[in-house]
Amino acid sequence: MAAIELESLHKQFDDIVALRDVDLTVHAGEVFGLLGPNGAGKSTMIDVVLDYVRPTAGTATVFGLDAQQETKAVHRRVGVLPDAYHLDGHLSARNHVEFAIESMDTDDDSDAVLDRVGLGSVADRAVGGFSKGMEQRLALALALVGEPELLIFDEPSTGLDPNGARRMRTIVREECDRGATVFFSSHILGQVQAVCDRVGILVDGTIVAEDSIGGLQETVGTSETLRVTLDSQPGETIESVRQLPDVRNVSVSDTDGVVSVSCPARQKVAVIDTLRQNGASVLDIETSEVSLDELFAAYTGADG
Ligand SMILES: Nc1ncnc2c1ncn2[C@@H]1O[C@H](COP(=O)(O)OP(=O)(O)OP(=O)(O)O)[C@@H](O)[C@H]1O
Repeated sequence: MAAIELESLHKQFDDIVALRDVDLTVHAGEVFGLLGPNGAGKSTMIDVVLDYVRPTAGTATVFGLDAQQETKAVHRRVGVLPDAYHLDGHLSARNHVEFAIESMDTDDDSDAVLDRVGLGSVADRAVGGFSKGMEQRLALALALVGEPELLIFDEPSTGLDPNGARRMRTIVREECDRGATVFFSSHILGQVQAVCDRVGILVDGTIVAEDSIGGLQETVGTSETLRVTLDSQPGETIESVRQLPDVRNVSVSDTDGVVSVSCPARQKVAVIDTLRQNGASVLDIETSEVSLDELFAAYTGADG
């Protein structure tokens, strides 16, 4: 059974369409990353799944439970790290975790939960003095209480330093290893690339791609980034390279004349031949796999 199933999900706020007939399946046991630019509809999608927002049309189910009709049962099975949350500034981190343990009626150890998110040493401090990253770690801890079957994280890396982001990735993988499904939204492509089994790309309320990272790369066809070092600046030939079919993200370094191009392997020779047209010699060629950054740019129409 799917962990999350969205069918023809549509959400309109007055004249703004936040979700357009979205169909999406998140399989039980996978780590699914939802990527999209600001305003794409990511938070709205999560809010509908949790019934914080009612859809205009369509359905959302969680483990077969209707998100709108069986909300309490859904919430019992889900741990949420929301986009915005309220912490009580007078209470300590431990108080928050203990309250979550109590209200979920579980026997988690608050010290272990706080250690896991890196807040063990500040467990008894009032959270009113916490930094944004410390608050985010505490919100993550609260989502983890009770070993939920499904974890939904809205932009989980917000405010985290590199160590916090690494810890987050580790926790996501550990949760998946114990059998949980993890669904999270992010702008941080590296974060998604590092931990996700599958990715959905949401643009302007529409899922434009839903696949593994490898599958997306194949679909886009930009399987490689080519870096060509010339003995002189490319001049007008760069425009000719830009005109080649399936070639994207063409850029030239001002300092060393290195030309970067994303293109399918079959276009490599055409790119190099074009760069040689004005008599430039090629000193070096490097290739690397397309990054999710480039993939994202290709899907969202951004100019790389
Ligand atoms: N309560 C609301 N009332 C009116 N419009 C809203 C409301 N909530 C969201 N929207 C609009 O719906 C669209 C999608 O917003 P949403 O917050 O879901 O995007 P997002 O992908 O989460 O963006 P971000 O990455 O910036 O958080 C935006 O145009 C937003 O302005």
